[in-house]
Amino acid sequence: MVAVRLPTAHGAFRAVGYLDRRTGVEQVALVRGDVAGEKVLTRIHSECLTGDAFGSMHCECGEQLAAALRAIADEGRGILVYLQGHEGRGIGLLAKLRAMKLQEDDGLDTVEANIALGLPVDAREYRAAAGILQDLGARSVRLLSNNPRKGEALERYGLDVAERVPLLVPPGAENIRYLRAKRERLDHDLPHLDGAPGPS
Ligand SMILES: Nc1nc2c(ncn2[C@@H]2O[C@H](COP(=O)(O)OP(=O)(O)OP(=O)(O)O)[C@@H](O)[C@H]2O)c(=O)[nH]1
Repeated sequence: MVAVRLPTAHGAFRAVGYLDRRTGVEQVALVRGDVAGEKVLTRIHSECLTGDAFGSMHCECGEQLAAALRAIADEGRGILVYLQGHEGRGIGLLAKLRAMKLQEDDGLDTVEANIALGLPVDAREYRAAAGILQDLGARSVRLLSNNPRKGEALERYGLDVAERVPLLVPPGAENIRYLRAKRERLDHDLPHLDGAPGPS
């Protein structure tokens, strides 16, 4: 474990790095304030190179990352765990690009594209995230997520999810199909899509 002050566009965080000896994957958490305790505002963010680093509008990952850091900064206390190995909901970067191509060229949705590639729709697991939160002393979390299954997955590793806090990004022409597929096929709680314009 290594911890260092990290100044960001959202103010300074403590970056805490870990090596997951089970998987060999390096992980990092950004921490603001005293997080030992209850109901810590927490984002478990799945790696998305295209959205987080390149600002891709296919998905809303990059905007969620910024919004989560803003929310934690505003609260003055919280944790963002950035999960490497989660790229493409766990299928990896190249497979995700293939899946995006099937959506772009053939009109498949994000679920159909993974299935067409013979890959799981969602292969992510959250053991590392739960371990990091426990190491940081968070006894229960308010989870920034629209995905009900994420909280359930964390609870399976013994973490108390006190509440799920919506992390809604306004839909746009480029991400509306992805967002609708998440709502309709993956049960994400996205009430703000009601009446949103754009292709169905
Ligand atoms: N397979 C696949 N993965 C994608 C696609 N677009 C984004 N992703 C990945 O999806 C992951 C994020 O998962 P989402 O289903 O968007 O959201 P979530 O993390 O389950 O839910 P939230 O907590 O509400 O953000 C990231 O790892 C992205 O790399 C896509 O078209 N296909």
